[in-house]
Amino acid sequence: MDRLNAGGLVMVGCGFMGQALLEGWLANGLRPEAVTVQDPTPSDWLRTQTGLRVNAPVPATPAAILIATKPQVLDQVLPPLSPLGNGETLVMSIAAGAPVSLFERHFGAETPVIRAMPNLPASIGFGATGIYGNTAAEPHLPIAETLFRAVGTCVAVPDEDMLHLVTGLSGSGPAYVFAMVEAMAQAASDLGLPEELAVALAHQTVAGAGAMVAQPESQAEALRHAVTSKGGTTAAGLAALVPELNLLMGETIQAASKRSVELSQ
Ligand SMILES: NC(=O)C1=CN([C@@H]2O[C@H](COP(=O)(O)OP(=O)(O)OC[C@H]3O[C@@H](n4cnc5c(N)ncnc54)[C@H](O)[C@@H]3O)[C@@H](O)[C@H]2O)C=CC1
Ligand SMILES: O=C(O)[C@@H]1CCC=N1
Repeated sequence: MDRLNAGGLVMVGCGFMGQALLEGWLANGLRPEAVTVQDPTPSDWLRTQTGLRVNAPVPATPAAILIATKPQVLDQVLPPLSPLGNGETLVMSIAAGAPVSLFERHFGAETPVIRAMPNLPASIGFGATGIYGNTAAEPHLPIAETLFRAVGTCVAVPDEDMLHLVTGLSGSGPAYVFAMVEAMAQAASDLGLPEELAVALAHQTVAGAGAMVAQPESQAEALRHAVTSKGGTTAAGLAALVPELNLLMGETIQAASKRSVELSQ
């Protein structure tokens, strides 16, 4: 964080994902005074933070800028920021689909650009982020890795197009799991369990399973076997679930990745 603390970080957009990242970085040594946040509708969280420079003038050559607005507003957001494309400032973006070439067009071809796809569990230090940078960004990769590893894991993908799949898998993935929690609770409630109990048990089941998956060296397949008795209840449940789930998960990740491709055009 030393480089950012010295040179400053500009965050453009600070909603759900921006806040998740910023909270984690502040907890990991980023000084609030080093952060300038630009957001026309600052959240309550943002307005009540001390030290952060909210909607203050943007420094001329910050160490880095993070674009965390929706991709649909980039056409409005980027033009006023183009003076920051001086080759010294690292430009990072988490906007789904938005390609590195878009930022090179606005900030200049020599500008170091890193496109990242984090996910919401970064807010509790359990994020999963994929990153890809242009050639100019190579010396800056350690900064991006430090930032995203401060809030979870971070992998560099060898090909920018792979970020569409990263988006479909881990970027959007937490929502699939939340939808599964809802579906599990709803199904048990429909079958006769009191709703409150169904919700509590579904939440704790997915939290417990997630915590087991998070253990070092864990393997989902081995964990699944540990729950599944031969001829037992889990085997019966999985026989109903897995064929459809495999099919649906293929369609799900494909649909989300396809949307990321559409957003890139
Ligand atoms: N929410 C998630 O789980 C993830 C989101 N992302 C990406 O993060 C970006 C932000 O998503 P969310 O945080 O979910 O959206 P959000 O709507 O919660 O946050 C966007 C923020 O941008 C601000 N904003 C709007 N116009 C602006 C402007 N002209 N200048 C500066 N700020 C402006 C809004 O006031 C808002 O606070 C998106 O591009 C999304 O693709 C990436 C990974 C996961
Ligand atoms: O739904 C979206 O477009 C963003 C990108 C990944 C998660 N949320």
